[in-house]
Amino acid sequence: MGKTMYEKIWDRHLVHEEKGQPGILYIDLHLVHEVTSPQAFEGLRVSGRKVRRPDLTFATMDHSIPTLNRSFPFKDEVAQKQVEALDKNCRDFEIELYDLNSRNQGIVHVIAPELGLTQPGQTIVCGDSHTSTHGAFGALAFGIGTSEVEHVLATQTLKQYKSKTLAINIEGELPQGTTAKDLILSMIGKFGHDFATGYVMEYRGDAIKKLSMEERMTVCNMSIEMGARAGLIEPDETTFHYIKGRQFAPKEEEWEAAIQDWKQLYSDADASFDEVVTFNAEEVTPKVTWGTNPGQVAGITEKVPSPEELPEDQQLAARKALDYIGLKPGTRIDETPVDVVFIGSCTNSRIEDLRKAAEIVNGYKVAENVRALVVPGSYQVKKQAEQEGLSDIFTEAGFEWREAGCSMCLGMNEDIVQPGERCASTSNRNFEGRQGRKARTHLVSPEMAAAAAIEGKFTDVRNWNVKKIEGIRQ
Ligand SMILES: CC(C)[C@H](C(=O)O)[C@@H](O)C(=O)O
Ligand code: SF4
Repeated sequence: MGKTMYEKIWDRHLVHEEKGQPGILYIDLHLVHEVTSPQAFEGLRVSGRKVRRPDLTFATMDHSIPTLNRSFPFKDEVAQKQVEALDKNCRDFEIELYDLNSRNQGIVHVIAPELGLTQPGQTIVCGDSHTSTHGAFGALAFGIGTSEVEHVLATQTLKQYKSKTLAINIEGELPQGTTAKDLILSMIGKFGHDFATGYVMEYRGDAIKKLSMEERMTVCNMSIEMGARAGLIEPDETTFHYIKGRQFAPKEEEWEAAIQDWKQLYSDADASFDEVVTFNAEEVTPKVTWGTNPGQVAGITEKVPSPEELPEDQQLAARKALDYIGLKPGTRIDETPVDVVFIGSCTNSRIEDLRKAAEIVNGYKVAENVRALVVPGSYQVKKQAEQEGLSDIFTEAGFEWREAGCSMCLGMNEDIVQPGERCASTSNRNFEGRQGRKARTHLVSPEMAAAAAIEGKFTDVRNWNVKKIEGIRQ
C-alpha cells in the first residue's frame, strides 16, 4: 500500500523505533525564540552538554520585544531579561541569532520561510505551537515544549509517537473577495476547534493548489487552532518558485537534485488516511469570530448566534463567550463597532497581507476613536513595504507603523488591548485575555481588519470601493 506524505517524511527521519515506545526522529531545523528557550539552555549548562548541531539551530527575538523603541532599557524588565538571556545563550552555544539589529529579525515563523530555511520534506520544530505554519512547504513542522527544546538542542532528535492522519479535501474555488484566512476560519467553524486533535492533517484540492505560498502559510498556521499536531500541503511549482534564490535555499548545483527529491513528497494515490473529510470552498464568505475560540465564527452578513440555536454541547461555551465578548445574540456582525485594529502576527503579517490591507486603506482615513496598528512580520517585510510605499498609505490613513515582532497578537509587550476594548485582529487566537486583560478579540483577514479600521465597525470587504494605488513602488 502507498504512503501518505506524512508517513514518507516520518520514515525518512526515523532514527530508531521500538514497539510500544515513541519513535526517535531526526530534526532538520530547530527554531528558537526568547520565551521558551531559557530553561532549555539552563538544562544544557547543568548537565554540561553542548548543542549537537548549532548549524541547524536558528534563533530570533520576537515575542516580548517592544515594537516602538527597541533600545535598552526596555520598559518591561522581564522582556529585557529574556532577550539578554537569548543573546548570552546563543553566544555561549554558538547559535546564529537574529537579534534586534539584524536584517533577518522577525517572527520566527515569518523569517524561516523568508530566508529559505524552511524546505519541503524537513522535520522542523520550535518551542512554539504555530510551527505548523511551515507545513505549507510540505515539511513536518510542529511545536514542542521546553524540555523537548532541551532534548533537541542536545541530540538533534526528538521522541515522538506517530500521529493519526487526516485529509481535508477542499473542493471548488474560493469566491471572489474571500481569502485564505476566511478559508481556514470557515473550516474551523465547520469542523470545530478540537476536530483534528491527535492528527496530522493534509490540506488537498484545487483551492489549495491555487493559493500562493503566503496564503498556504496562513492556512497551515491555524492548523493548531483546529487541534492538529501539524498541517501539510504537498509541495509544487509554487513552493519551488518561492524558495528559489533565498539565502539558505539549495544553490545552483544542488537545486535540480533538491527539486527531484521534493517532487517525491506527495501522498500516494493508494495511501490510506485515518480520516478523510471534504470541505466546499464555494461556501466561504468573509469571516469574523464572535466568541473566544476560532471556531465561534460567522460570516460578515450574519448575526451573532443565539446559544440555543447551536448544538447542545456548544451552548454553554457560547454563553460564556458572548458574556466575555459583550455581544448579544442577534446583533449584526456588520454593525459591531471596533476600538482597535491589529494587522500583524505569524498568520497575516507577510508582504502580500500588507499589500492587500494597503489596497483597502488607500485613500481613506482610520475612523475617529479607532487605534490601528500595522506590525510587519519581519524586518525584511517592513523594508519591502516601505520601498513599495505601503507604509505611507498606512501612516497617511492614521495607522501606526511598527517594528517587527509578535506584538499585540499576544500582548507580551506594551501593545495591549485595554479592558473591554474590541479589537479586529489578523492573528490566530481569541481566547479570554489573549490581547490583554478583558480584551475582546475578533479574528479576521487583513482586508477585513483594514476595512474595519476605516469604517469603525466590521464591514463587508466584498462591497469595498477600492481606490487603486497609483504609482505604487512595487
Ligand atoms: C509563547 C509561545 C509558547 C506561544 C505558542 O506556543 O504558541 C505563542 O507563540 C502563542 O502564540 O501563544
Ligand atoms: S505572532 Fe502570535 S501566534 Fe505567532 S508566534 Fe508570535 S505570539 Fe505566537
